[in-house]
Amino acid sequence: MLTGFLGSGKTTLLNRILTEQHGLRIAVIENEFGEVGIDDALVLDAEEEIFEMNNGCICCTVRGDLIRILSALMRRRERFDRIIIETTGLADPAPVAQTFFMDDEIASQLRLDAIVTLVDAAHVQTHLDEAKPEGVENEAVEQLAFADKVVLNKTDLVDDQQLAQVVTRIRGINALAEILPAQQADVDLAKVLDVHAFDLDRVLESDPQFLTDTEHQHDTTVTSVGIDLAGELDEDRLNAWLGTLLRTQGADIFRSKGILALAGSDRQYVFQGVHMLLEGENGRQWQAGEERRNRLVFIGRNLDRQRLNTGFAACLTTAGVPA
Ligand SMILES: Nc1nc2c(ncn2[C@@H]2O[C@H](COP(=O)(O)OP(=O)(O)OP(=O)(O)O)[C@@H](O)[C@H]2O)c(=O)[nH]1
Repeated sequence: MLTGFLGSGKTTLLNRILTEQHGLRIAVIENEFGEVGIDDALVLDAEEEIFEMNNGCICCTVRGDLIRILSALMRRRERFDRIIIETTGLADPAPVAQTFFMDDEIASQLRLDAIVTLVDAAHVQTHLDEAKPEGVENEAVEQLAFADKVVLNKTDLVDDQQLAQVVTRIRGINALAEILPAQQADVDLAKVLDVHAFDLDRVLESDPQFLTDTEHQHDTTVTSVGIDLAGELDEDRLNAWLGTLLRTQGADIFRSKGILALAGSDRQYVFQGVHMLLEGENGRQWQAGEERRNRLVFIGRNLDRQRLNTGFAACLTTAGVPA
Protein backbone atom coordinates (compact mmCIF):
# COMPACT_ATOMS: atom_id res chain seq x y z
CA MET A 1 0.00 0.00 0.00
CA LEU A 2 1.27 3.46 -0.90
CA THR A 3 0.18 6.21 1.40
CA GLY A 4 1.41 9.68 2.38
CA PHE A 5 0.03 13.18 2.61
CA LEU A 6 -1.28 15.14 -0.38
CA GLY A 7 1.49 15.84 -2.86
CA SER A 8 4.17 13.81 -1.08
CA GLY A 9 5.10 11.79 -4.18
CA LYS A 10 2.88 8.69 -4.22
CA THR A 11 2.09 8.90 -7.94
CA THR A 12 5.77 9.64 -8.67
CA LEU A 13 6.76 6.41 -6.92
CA LEU A 14 3.91 4.50 -8.54
CA ASN A 15 5.10 5.62 -11.97
CA ARG A 16 8.60 4.42 -11.15
CA ILE A 17 7.25 1.06 -10.11
CA LEU A 18 5.21 0.82 -13.30
CA THR A 19 8.13 1.65 -15.57
CA GLU A 20 11.24 0.14 -13.96
CA GLN A 21 12.21 -3.45 -14.63
CA HIS A 22 11.52 -5.67 -11.67
CA GLY A 23 9.87 -8.61 -13.33
CA LEU A 24 6.56 -8.21 -11.48
CA ARG A 25 3.23 -7.56 -13.17
CA ILE A 26 1.39 -5.01 -11.09
CA ALA A 27 -2.31 -4.26 -10.76
CA VAL A 28 -3.06 -0.81 -9.35
CA ILE A 29 -5.96 0.47 -7.29
CA GLU A 30 -6.00 4.26 -7.22
CA ASN A 31 -8.09 6.24 -4.79
CA GLU A 32 -8.23 9.97 -5.29
CA PHE A 33 -9.67 12.77 -3.19
CA GLY A 34 -11.11 15.61 -5.19
CA GLU A 35 -14.21 16.49 -7.13
CA VAL A 36 -12.49 16.12 -10.47
CA GLY A 37 -10.30 13.08 -11.10
CA ILE A 38 -6.87 13.99 -12.45
CA ASP A 39 -4.64 11.12 -11.39
CA ASP A 40 -5.79 8.78 -14.13
CA ALA A 41 -4.09 11.14 -16.56
CA LEU A 42 -0.95 11.44 -14.41
CA VAL A 43 -0.28 7.74 -14.06
CA LEU A 44 1.88 6.69 -16.99
CA ASP A 45 0.30 4.55 -19.62
CA ALA A 46 1.18 1.05 -18.70
CA GLU A 47 0.12 -2.42 -19.55
CA GLU A 48 -1.00 -2.91 -15.99
CA GLU A 49 -4.57 -3.03 -14.88
CA ILE A 50 -5.55 0.17 -13.15
CA PHE A 51 -8.73 0.53 -11.14
CA GLU A 52 -9.95 3.83 -9.89
CA MET A 53 -12.01 4.53 -6.82
CA ASN A 54 -12.97 8.16 -6.87
CA ASN A 55 -16.26 8.32 -5.03
CA GLY A 56 -14.92 8.82 -1.58
CA CYS A 57 -12.07 8.01 0.67
CA ILE A 58 -10.77 4.47 0.55
CA CYS A 59 -10.58 4.30 4.31
CA CYS A 60 -14.31 4.62 4.93
CA THR A 61 -17.01 5.20 2.36
CA VAL A 62 -15.53 3.08 -0.38
CA ARG A 63 -14.20 0.22 1.67
CA GLY A 64 -16.91 -1.99 0.16
CA ASP A 65 -15.63 -1.00 -3.27
CA LEU A 66 -12.11 -1.94 -2.25
CA ILE A 67 -13.25 -5.39 -1.20
CA ARG A 68 -15.17 -5.78 -4.45
CA ILE A 69 -12.21 -4.73 -6.60
CA LEU A 70 -9.83 -7.00 -4.70
CA SER A 71 -12.23 -9.92 -5.08
CA ALA A 72 -12.61 -9.21 -8.79
CA LEU A 73 -8.84 -9.10 -9.13
CA MET A 74 -8.50 -12.45 -7.38
CA ARG A 75 -10.71 -14.01 -10.03
CA ARG A 76 -8.09 -13.15 -12.65
CA ARG A 77 -5.04 -13.57 -10.55
CA GLU A 78 -3.08 -15.20 -13.35
CA ARG A 79 -2.83 -11.76 -14.98
CA PHE A 80 -0.69 -10.06 -12.34
CA ASP A 81 1.75 -10.77 -9.52
CA ARG A 82 1.20 -7.93 -7.08
CA ILE A 83 -1.43 -5.30 -6.26
CA ILE A 84 -0.55 -1.73 -5.33
CA ILE A 85 -3.14 0.39 -3.58
CA GLU A 86 -2.49 4.12 -3.69
CA THR A 87 -4.60 5.83 -1.06
CA THR A 88 -5.64 9.45 -1.11
CA GLY A 89 -3.35 11.87 0.68
CA LEU A 90 -6.00 12.24 3.37
CA ALA A 91 -6.57 8.57 4.07
CA ASP A 92 -6.04 6.82 7.35
CA PRO A 93 -4.15 3.68 6.34
CA ALA A 94 -5.44 1.60 9.25
CA PRO A 95 -8.89 0.73 7.86
CA VAL A 96 -7.34 -0.16 4.52
CA ALA A 97 -4.88 -2.47 6.26
CA GLN A 98 -7.71 -3.97 8.33
CA THR A 99 -9.40 -5.08 5.11
CA PHE A 100 -6.66 -7.65 4.64
CA PHE A 101 -7.44 -9.27 7.96
CA MET A 102 -11.15 -8.78 8.50
CA ASP A 103 -12.58 -9.95 5.22
CA ASP A 104 -12.21 -13.74 5.18
CA GLU A 105 -12.03 -14.18 1.44
CA ILE A 106 -9.34 -11.52 1.09
CA ALA A 107 -7.44 -12.62 4.17
CA SER A 108 -7.16 -16.14 2.81
CA GLN A 109 -5.83 -15.07 -0.58
CA LEU A 110 -3.86 -11.86 -0.15
CA ARG A 111 -1.02 -10.76 2.09
CA LEU A 112 -0.41 -7.14 2.98
CA ASP A 113 3.25 -6.77 2.08
CA ALA A 114 4.01 -3.30 3.41
CA ILE A 115 2.62 0.11 4.12
CA VAL A 116 4.97 2.49 2.33
CA THR A 117 4.51 6.09 3.41
CA LEU A 118 5.76 8.95 1.27
CA VAL A 119 6.85 12.07 3.10
CA ASP A 120 7.35 15.53 1.63
CA ALA A 121 10.44 16.66 3.52
CA ALA A 122 9.58 20.33 3.03
CA HIS A 123 5.94 20.29 4.14
CA VAL A 124 5.45 17.34 6.46
CA GLN A 125 6.11 19.19 9.71
CA THR A 126 3.31 21.69 9.07
CA HIS A 127 0.84 18.84 8.61
CA LEU A 128 2.11 16.89 11.61
CA ASP A 129 1.68 20.03 13.71
CA GLU A 130 -1.89 20.74 12.65
CA ALA A 131 -4.31 20.87 15.52
CA LYS A 132 -7.39 18.75 14.83
CA PRO A 133 -10.85 18.91 16.34
CA GLU A 134 -11.60 16.54 19.23
CA GLY A 135 -11.85 12.93 18.02
CA VAL A 136 -10.35 13.61 14.60
CA GLU A 137 -7.04 11.96 13.84
CA ASN A 138 -4.19 13.75 12.20
CA GLU A 139 -3.85 11.81 8.93
CA ALA A 140 -0.20 12.72 8.50
CA VAL A 141 0.60 11.25 11.91
CA GLU A 142 -1.45 8.11 11.26
CA GLN A 143 0.25 7.56 7.91
CA LEU A 144 3.64 7.70 9.58
CA ALA A 145 2.63 5.67 12.61
CA PHE A 146 1.52 2.76 10.41
CA ALA A 147 4.44 2.94 7.99
CA ASP A 148 6.64 -0.10 7.47
CA LYS A 149 8.85 1.92 5.14
CA VAL A 150 9.11 5.69 4.98
CA VAL A 151 10.22 7.24 1.71
CA LEU A 152 11.54 10.61 2.82
CA ASN A 153 11.01 12.35 -0.48
CA LYS A 154 11.87 15.83 -1.78
CA THR A 155 15.18 16.02 0.07
CA ASP A 156 16.18 18.56 -2.60
CA LEU A 157 13.85 21.10 -0.99
CA VAL A 158 15.49 21.11 2.46
CA ASP A 159 18.99 21.57 3.87
CA ASP A 160 20.79 19.02 6.03
CA GLN A 161 19.64 20.56 9.27
CA GLN A 162 15.97 20.57 8.23
CA LEU A 163 16.33 17.01 7.01
CA ALA A 164 17.76 15.90 10.33
CA GLN A 165 14.83 17.60 12.10
CA VAL A 166 12.33 15.77 9.91
CA VAL A 167 14.05 12.45 10.60
CA THR A 168 13.89 13.10 14.35
CA ARG A 169 10.22 13.97 14.00
CA ILE A 170 9.50 10.79 12.06
CA ARG A 171 11.42 8.73 14.60
CA GLY A 172 9.31 10.24 17.37
CA ILE A 173 6.20 8.85 15.70
CA ASN A 174 7.62 5.63 14.31
CA ALA A 175 10.80 4.27 15.84
CA LEU A 176 11.12 1.21 13.65
CA ALA A 177 10.28 1.88 10.02
CA GLU A 178 13.23 2.10 7.70
CA ILE A 179 13.61 5.67 6.40
CA LEU A 180 14.68 5.92 2.77
CA PRO A 181 15.72 9.43 1.68
CA ALA A 182 14.74 10.18 -1.92
CA GLN A 183 14.33 12.72 -4.68
CA GLN A 184 11.56 12.14 -7.18
CA ALA A 185 10.89 9.00 -5.13
CA ASP A 186 14.05 7.40 -6.54
CA VAL A 187 14.27 4.63 -3.98
CA ASP A 188 15.67 1.20 -4.62
CA LEU A 189 12.46 -0.64 -5.48
CA ALA A 190 13.76 -3.78 -3.81
CA LYS A 191 13.33 -1.87 -0.54
CA VAL A 192 9.66 -1.14 -1.05
CA LEU A 193 8.31 -3.95 -3.22
CA ASP A 194 7.86 -7.46 -1.98
CA VAL A 195 9.56 -6.79 1.33
CA HIS A 196 7.35 -8.76 3.77
CA ALA A 197 7.42 -5.80 6.11
CA PHE A 198 3.87 -5.55 7.46
CA ASP A 199 3.78 -7.23 10.83
CA LEU A 200 0.37 -7.59 12.43
CA ASP A 201 1.80 -8.52 15.83
CA ARG A 202 3.85 -5.35 15.94
CA VAL A 203 0.84 -3.26 14.97
CA LEU A 204 -1.29 -4.90 17.64
CA GLU A 205 1.39 -4.22 20.21
CA SER A 206 1.20 -0.49 19.62
CA ASP A 207 -2.51 -0.42 18.74
CA PRO A 208 -4.37 -3.28 20.47
CA GLN A 209 -7.66 -2.11 18.95
CA PHE A 210 -6.34 -2.31 15.41
CA LEU A 211 -8.64 -5.14 14.34
CA THR A 212 -11.68 -4.11 16.30
CA ASP A 213 -11.72 -0.33 16.14
CA THR A 214 -13.25 0.50 12.78
CA GLU A 215 -14.48 3.97 13.68
CA HIS A 216 -12.57 7.00 12.60
CA GLN A 217 -13.42 10.55 11.72
CA HIS A 218 -12.12 12.69 8.95
CA ASP A 219 -11.13 16.28 9.15
CA THR A 220 -14.09 17.71 7.27
CA THR A 221 -12.54 21.17 7.09
CA VAL A 222 -10.35 19.91 4.25
CA THR A 223 -12.42 19.98 1.08
CA SER A 224 -11.94 20.09 -2.64
CA VAL A 225 -13.13 22.32 -5.45
CA GLY A 226 -13.09 20.85 -8.94
CA ILE A 227 -13.38 22.84 -12.14
CA ASP A 228 -14.20 21.35 -15.51
CA LEU A 229 -14.47 23.93 -18.30
CA ALA A 230 -14.27 23.71 -22.06
CA GLY A 231 -12.16 26.30 -23.87
CA GLU A 232 -8.57 27.47 -24.21
CA LEU A 233 -6.49 29.43 -21.76
CA ASP A 234 -4.37 32.52 -22.14
CA GLU A 235 -1.05 31.34 -20.73
CA ASP A 236 0.02 34.71 -19.30
CA ARG A 237 -3.29 35.26 -17.54
CA LEU A 238 -3.24 31.71 -16.20
CA ASN A 239 0.29 32.05 -14.83
CA ALA A 240 -0.53 35.37 -13.19
CA TRP A 241 -3.74 34.06 -11.62
CA LEU A 242 -2.33 30.74 -10.43
CA GLY A 243 0.89 32.35 -9.21
CA THR A 244 -0.95 34.96 -7.16
CA LEU A 245 -3.46 32.43 -5.86
CA LEU A 246 -0.82 30.06 -4.54
CA ARG A 247 1.42 32.82 -3.25
CA THR A 248 -1.38 34.34 -1.21
CA GLN A 249 -3.38 31.22 -0.28
CA GLY A 250 -0.81 28.45 -0.60
CA ALA A 251 -0.83 27.85 3.14
CA ASP A 252 -4.46 26.73 2.89
CA ILE A 253 -4.34 25.19 -0.59
CA PHE A 254 -2.51 21.96 0.22
CA ARG A 255 -2.68 20.56 -3.27
CA SER A 256 -3.68 21.68 -6.74
CA LYS A 257 -3.41 19.88 -10.04
CA GLY A 258 -4.88 20.05 -13.47
CA ILE A 259 -4.81 19.10 -17.10
CA LEU A 260 -5.25 22.25 -19.16
CA ALA A 261 -5.65 23.45 -22.73
CA LEU A 262 -3.40 26.41 -23.54
CA ALA A 263 -4.25 28.52 -26.56
CA GLY A 264 -1.75 27.95 -29.37
CA SER A 265 -0.47 24.63 -28.04
CA ASP A 266 -1.22 21.24 -29.51
CA ARG A 267 -0.32 19.51 -26.25
CA GLN A 268 -2.07 19.27 -22.94
CA TYR A 269 -0.49 21.27 -20.14
CA VAL A 270 -0.19 19.52 -16.78
CA PHE A 271 0.27 21.62 -13.68
CA GLN A 272 0.90 20.40 -10.16
CA GLY A 273 1.00 22.49 -7.03
CA VAL A 274 1.91 21.56 -3.47
CA HIS A 275 1.21 24.55 -1.26
CA MET A 276 3.11 27.43 -2.89
CA LEU A 277 5.31 25.31 -5.13
CA LEU A 278 4.08 25.05 -8.66
CA GLU A 279 5.31 22.92 -11.55
CA GLY A 280 4.06 22.65 -15.08
CA GLU A 281 4.92 20.59 -18.10
CA ASN A 282 3.52 19.59 -21.44
CA GLY A 283 1.48 16.43 -21.46
CA ARG A 284 0.17 14.36 -24.30
CA GLN A 285 -0.93 15.71 -27.64
CA TRP A 286 -4.56 16.67 -28.07
CA GLN A 287 -6.09 14.23 -30.47
CA ALA A 288 -7.71 15.31 -33.72
CA GLY A 289 -11.26 16.37 -33.01
CA GLU A 290 -10.82 16.13 -29.24
CA GLU A 291 -12.57 18.89 -27.33
CA ARG A 292 -10.16 21.26 -25.59
CA ARG A 293 -11.14 21.29 -21.98
CA ASN A 294 -9.62 22.04 -18.62
CA ARG A 295 -9.93 19.89 -15.54
CA LEU A 296 -8.38 21.01 -12.32
CA VAL A 297 -8.79 20.49 -8.63
CA PHE A 298 -7.87 22.35 -5.47
CA ILE A 299 -7.71 20.60 -2.11
CA GLY A 300 -7.37 22.41 1.18
CA ARG A 301 -9.06 24.64 3.72
CA ASN A 302 -11.24 27.70 3.35
CA LEU A 303 -11.58 27.24 -0.40
CA ASP A 304 -13.75 29.91 -1.98
CA ARG A 305 -15.48 27.99 -4.75
CA GLN A 306 -16.96 30.98 -6.47
CA ARG A 307 -13.74 32.98 -6.54
CA LEU A 308 -11.80 30.01 -7.84
CA ASN A 309 -14.37 29.48 -10.58
CA THR A 310 -14.53 33.09 -11.68
CA GLY A 311 -10.76 33.55 -11.39
CA PHE A 312 -10.12 30.56 -13.57
CA ALA A 313 -12.84 31.35 -16.09
CA ALA A 314 -11.26 34.80 -16.57
CA CYS A 315 -8.11 33.06 -17.88
CA LEU A 316 -10.01 31.57 -20.82
CA THR A 317 -9.55 33.24 -24.19
CA THR A 318 -13.23 32.72 -24.87
CA ALA A 319 -16.12 32.52 -22.45
CA GLY A 320 -15.99 29.07 -20.87
CA VAL A 321 -18.80 26.64 -21.29
CA PRO A 322 -19.32 24.19 -18.44
CA ALA A 323 -18.31 20.78 -19.79
N1 LIG B 1 11.04 19.18 -5.61
C1 LIG B 1 10.57 17.93 -5.68
N2 LIG B 1 9.34 17.71 -6.18
C2 LIG B 1 8.91 16.44 -6.24
C3 LIG B 1 9.69 15.33 -5.79
N3 LIG B 1 8.96 14.20 -5.95
C4 LIG B 1 7.78 14.58 -6.50
N4 LIG B 1 7.74 15.92 -6.69
C5 LIG B 1 6.63 16.74 -7.23
O1 LIG B 1 5.62 16.85 -6.25
C6 LIG B 1 4.34 16.94 -6.87
C7 LIG B 1 3.42 15.89 -6.29
O2 LIG B 1 3.89 14.59 -6.62
P1 LIG B 1 2.88 13.36 -6.74
O3 LIG B 1 3.71 12.14 -6.99
O4 LIG B 1 1.79 13.66 -7.69
O5 LIG B 1 2.29 13.34 -5.27
P2 LIG B 1 1.05 12.47 -4.70
O6 LIG B 1 1.42 12.08 -3.34
O7 LIG B 1 0.70 11.39 -5.67
O8 LIG B 1 -0.10 13.57 -4.71
P3 LIG B 1 -1.67 13.34 -4.38
O9 LIG B 1 -2.07 12.08 -5.11
O10 LIG B 1 -2.34 14.54 -4.93
O11 LIG B 1 -1.79 13.23 -2.93
C8 LIG B 1 4.59 16.78 -8.36
O12 LIG B 1 4.63 18.06 -8.92
C9 LIG B 1 5.95 16.11 -8.42
O13 LIG B 1 6.63 16.39 -9.63
C10 LIG B 1 10.99 15.61 -5.24
O14 LIG B 1 11.74 14.72 -4.80
N5 LIG B 1 11.36 16.93 -5.21
